[in-house]
Amino acid sequence: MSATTLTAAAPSVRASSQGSPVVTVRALQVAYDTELVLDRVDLDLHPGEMVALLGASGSGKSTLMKSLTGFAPITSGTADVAGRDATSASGRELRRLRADVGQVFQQFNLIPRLSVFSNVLTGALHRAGPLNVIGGFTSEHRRLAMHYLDRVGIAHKAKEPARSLSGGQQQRVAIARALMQQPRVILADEPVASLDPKLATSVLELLHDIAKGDGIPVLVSLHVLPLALAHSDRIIGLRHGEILLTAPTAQLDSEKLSVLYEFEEVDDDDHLA
Ligand SMILES: Nc1ncnc2c1ncn2[C@@H]1O[C@H](COP(=O)(O)OP(=O)(O)OP(=O)(O)O)[C@@H](O)[C@H]1O
Repeated sequence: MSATTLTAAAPSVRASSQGSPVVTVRALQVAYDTELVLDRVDLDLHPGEMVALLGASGSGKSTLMKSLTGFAPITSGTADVAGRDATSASGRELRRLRADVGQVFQQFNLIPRLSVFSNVLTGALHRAGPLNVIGGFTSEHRRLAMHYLDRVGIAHKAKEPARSLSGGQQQRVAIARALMQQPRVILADEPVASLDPKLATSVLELLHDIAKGDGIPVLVSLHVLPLALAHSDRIIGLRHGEILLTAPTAQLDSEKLSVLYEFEEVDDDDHLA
């Protein structure tokens, strides 16, 4: 693999962020059997910033996110997530690391028959030990669930079954569930790929507001360049498993980003819609 860093910004350069990084990745390498999927990846995520992760299909975006929660076969390098070592954590340490990471997915992953409120409550299970689960949710859990439903603007739907909500509303519930973990960082893997442009915009605005307002760094993988340009502080571009560019979003445009998709079978226009 070969990669050229097109943009001057080093991985540690911050945009609108403050404080020490919550996530620090250095020289990360991931391989499935003999296939090298990520190589020499450096990444910092600071409190307050929303970072868009771009790259053609198969460039390694999901794998990078998985490597931060111990779900990818890391072969070398370091990955510190909120003070825990994602390359070696196991058992209780790994559970704590995963509790520190709120995750949002394309398909929302809600339990359809459960109420919106109950779905959000399940976010507390990441931090609850087995005894707490048996004992049920506390009044503080319930207060927090309503607080986060309010935070994502959907408290009025608390009693509805999750299946009755629109896609955009379901993604808001999934974000509230992630907040229920009281995460140190949020990883959102193509969170708007199933939503129409208007809903996609509102969900990305919410994630950006959480990054800025709550100080929780958000790493979001996206396929649509204008959405990334409109809703991030910094962009990291992967190509064939390596970081090809990293820069404050204000320094980038669709033309500069198109290099990420050159020589791919997918039509560049797919990313401009
Ligand atoms: N469990 C796995 N076993 C073997 N190879 C895998 C596995 N998961 C991912 N890969 C390979 O790793 C590479 C990167 O995949 P990854 O899903 O991280 O890419 P991506 O950029 O997220 O793609 P997309 O945009 O299509 O979701 C691909 O070549 C893929 O086939």
